[in-house]
Amino acid sequence: MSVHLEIDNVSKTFQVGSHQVQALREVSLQVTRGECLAVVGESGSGKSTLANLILGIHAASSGTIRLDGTALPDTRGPEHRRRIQLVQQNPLSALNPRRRIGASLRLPLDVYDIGPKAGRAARVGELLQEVGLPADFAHRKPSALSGGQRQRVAIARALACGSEIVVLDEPTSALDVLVQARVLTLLDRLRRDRGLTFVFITHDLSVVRNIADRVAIFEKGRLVETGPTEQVFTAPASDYTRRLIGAVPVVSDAEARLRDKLLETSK
Ligand SMILES: Nc1ncnc2c1ncn2[C@@H]1O[C@H](COP(=O)(O)OP(=O)(O)OP(=O)(O)O)[C@@H](O)[C@H]1O
Repeated sequence: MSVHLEIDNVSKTFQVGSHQVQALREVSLQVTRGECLAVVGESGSGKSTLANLILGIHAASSGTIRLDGTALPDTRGPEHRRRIQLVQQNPLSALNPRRRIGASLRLPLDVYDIGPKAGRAARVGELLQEVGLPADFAHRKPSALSGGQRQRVAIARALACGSEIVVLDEPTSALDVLVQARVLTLLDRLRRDRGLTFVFITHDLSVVRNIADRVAIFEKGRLVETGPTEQVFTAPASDYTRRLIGAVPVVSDAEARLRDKLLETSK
């Protein structure tokens, strides 16, 4: 499989008052087309900074990010923005509360001029169905949806413009455990069906185990370890990873077992 996204010796420094914060230090990482790479690390380890650089929200201080072998510019044009999309933890930040769901889903079709104009209303209905929601949800406002339903809409919106890479920043951590399992199953199916590449930021190691092909472990802005998920879990190469695996039960053991079982049976 080809390298889809390449992070090549990337550093990011923020100037805060008179001192500098090194959020990322010489990070090199490759993501293969169609794979799910989990990005894991303690709070402040640089995960969101990496996401922001991939999305073009911030520019790297040094190093290069390549998409299909071509360096991405610091200021992204519409084509690059279309190809790399974000799904955030809180779907409300992606959806305008005053806008009906149909209008929110139509927006990327209009902005990126996707498909014939006359077919766009029908496409909105299809998008809703692709994420497991009834087409008539197009008439609702975000406040008339549950948290899980809103996150499905946010996923549909990220995929509406034919994106290839989806950066998922804790996409299920605000949802309860059963809804989490369903949304994760949906994400996994969409990735496989559409050949999407995922960069999946999470604190939740049971999520990582269930959906990631590979894991990248960050500590204080450095990439300390990367490898296939099972290998990193069963034979971690660094003490930091060993401590992280031992120390981050985000959900209770009983909940995690229940979700693992649900994900297993829904595959
Ligand atoms: N805009 C900014 N200005 C100044 N410092 C920043 C900025 N964004 C991030 N940082 C700093 O960079 C470091 C990495 O932050 P980042 O948000 O990437 O970590 P994280 O791993 O995503 O943390 P969390 O899991 O808590 O979201 C932290 O020390 C943070 O304070």
